Amino acid sequence: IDFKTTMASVEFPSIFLNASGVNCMTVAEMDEMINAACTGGVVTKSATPQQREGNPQPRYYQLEHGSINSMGLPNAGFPYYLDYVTREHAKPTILSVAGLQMSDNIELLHKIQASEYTGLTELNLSCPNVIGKPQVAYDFEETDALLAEIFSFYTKPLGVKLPPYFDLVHFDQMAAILNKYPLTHINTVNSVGNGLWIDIDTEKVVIKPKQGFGGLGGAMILPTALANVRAFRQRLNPSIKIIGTGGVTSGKDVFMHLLCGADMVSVGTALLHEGVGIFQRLTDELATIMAEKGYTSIEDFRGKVQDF
Ligand SMILES: O=C(O)c1[nH]c(=O)[nH]c(=O)c1Cl
Repeated sequence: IDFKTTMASVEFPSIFLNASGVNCMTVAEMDEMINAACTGGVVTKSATPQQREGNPQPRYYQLEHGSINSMGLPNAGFPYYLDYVTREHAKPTILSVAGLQMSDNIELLHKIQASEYTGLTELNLSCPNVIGKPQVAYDFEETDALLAEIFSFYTKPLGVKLPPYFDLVHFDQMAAILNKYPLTHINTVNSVGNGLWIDIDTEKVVIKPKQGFGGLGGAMILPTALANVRAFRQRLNPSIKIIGTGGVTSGKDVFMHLLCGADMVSVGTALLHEGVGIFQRLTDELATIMAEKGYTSIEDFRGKVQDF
């Protein structure tokens, strides 16, 4: 069974992608993603205008059922990633961008609009906002104003990366904003913000930045990821596709994301842990589940999760 899919008239040979941030910092890592079996392409690390070292280490820690990180947007800088995605590749690319302030986002999108790049771009709305205000995606007015300005000039395929929401009214409010704009997709969820873990031997937090506060990923966030995929699928215009991200470690998890309505599925924590071989495993496990259930295509069950 081939799991190819089309988003914004770009054909992806598989539904599987890396979660931005994992296996996508360097040309070597991005090439490895593209050359790996059963991948649909590669999503770049979120690019900022200039190269960044990121936060002091340790800034990532593997937990029993997931991960915690406060990387601090380490990346090679926007020109590096724009150059990479503008070159020919065997599979599609998604260029992820993250400004450190509103004007950065506008500036980066003007540069992409003016560039040769015709592929997909993904605006990371979990980027920090002005000090004292929540991240952009948790500031609804800011998000609306930002998208309004972007779509006053941007005509290329654009999606947004969203943090998780935890209140049904927030799903309503955010979906109402997103439905106003010609987005190709949303990618949900980013890490579950500001978790904390402690090493009881040392009685210290496990990551150095932000007094140990960091974004959570991996198996423990799967229920949150599934809820966000389903909630937005129920509320968004069908023209806005969904990349389901969060908590995927097996074919069963992929199957659940697809039942909730995901069009593509990306893998972060488990990819970091297992390497790019995970995509063949997820493909085989999903194919086995489908065969057991008599499904011959993802369309037989995508978005068809049933209420109890
Ligand atoms: O600290 C990071 O680099 C980071 N870490 C995340 O878990 N999500 C993000 O969007 C980013 Cl930008």
